[in-house]
Amino acid sequence: MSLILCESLVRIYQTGSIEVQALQGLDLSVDAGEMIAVVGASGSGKSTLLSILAGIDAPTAGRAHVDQWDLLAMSRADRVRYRRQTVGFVRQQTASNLVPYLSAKQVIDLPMAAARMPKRDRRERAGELLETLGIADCADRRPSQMSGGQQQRVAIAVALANRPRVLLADEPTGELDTTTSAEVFEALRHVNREFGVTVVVVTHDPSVSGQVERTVAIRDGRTSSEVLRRTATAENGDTHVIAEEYAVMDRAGRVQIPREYREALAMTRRVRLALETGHITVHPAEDQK
Ligand SMILES: Nc1ncnc2c1ncn2[C@@H]1O[C@H](COP(=O)(O)OP(=O)(O)OP(=O)(O)O)[C@@H](O)[C@H]1O
Repeated sequence: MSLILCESLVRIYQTGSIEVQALQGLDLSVDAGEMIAVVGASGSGKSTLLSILAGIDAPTAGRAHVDQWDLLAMSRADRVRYRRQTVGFVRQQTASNLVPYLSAKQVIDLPMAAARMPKRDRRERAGELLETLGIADCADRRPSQMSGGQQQRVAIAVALANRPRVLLADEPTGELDTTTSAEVFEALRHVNREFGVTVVVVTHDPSVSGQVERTVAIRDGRTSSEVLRRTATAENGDTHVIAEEYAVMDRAGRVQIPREYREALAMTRRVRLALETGHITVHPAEDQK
């Protein structure tokens, strides 16, 4: 069952007389407990998608459901509840996730206090999160006394404090060096396994996207392809990862043929489809050959 479901999602930004279509009919389905990476060129709509899923921004049209919530039909009060209970958000800028004068323990406490959780439960939850994320020694330190990787792990703890079903991270390793970035990414994988929280992480980093079972690529505000990875074991016992790329089909059955394929066969306006046993073929129209 999908925990996150977006269908033909559209977001248009209007600045003066200029209209920018940041999302142009995006389709995405994520199951509960999954961890996916979202990749795409700058300006392709990744941050817009994440802001919508985080309940910070509202879509213009289409469908977007997360858990029991319809993101296009939420009241202001629903939105507050949704952001407090259903999703946690980690931003790229380490500093913007934390508060300079609060210790890790204090900042993790904030969302729980806002949700009126009893003090004892809050203390217990903070301890559990600090432990799970390997930052128990940072409990009483302020951001300036922690490394970038430690700060981002505290940010993950803050995002998870109220036990959200979904954890969203927008380039969480963007400001970090390779080693630290691997450490933060491992923390995300760990909480995904440990707490069963569904994780959606936007990244530019191919070494990050290569480590999740599913990578969704966005091009021009639309889901263009998905790469699924699985581990296969050869007869001699060696294991290796197989990555397969899939095109994404929407509810109406529309599939985009990658430009390289179209150009290779000089396909322009019309193609001939044929249903064969077990597959479909796409041929250039006779008059285009
Ligand atoms: N508040 C806004 N007002 C107007 N246009 C916007 C706004 N936010 C985003 N856009 C535009 O929408 C498009 C998608 O932007 P978005 O930030 O979602 O892309 P992105 O894939 O996250 O890019 P990056 O990797 O550079 O962060 C871009 O053309 C951007 O300029």
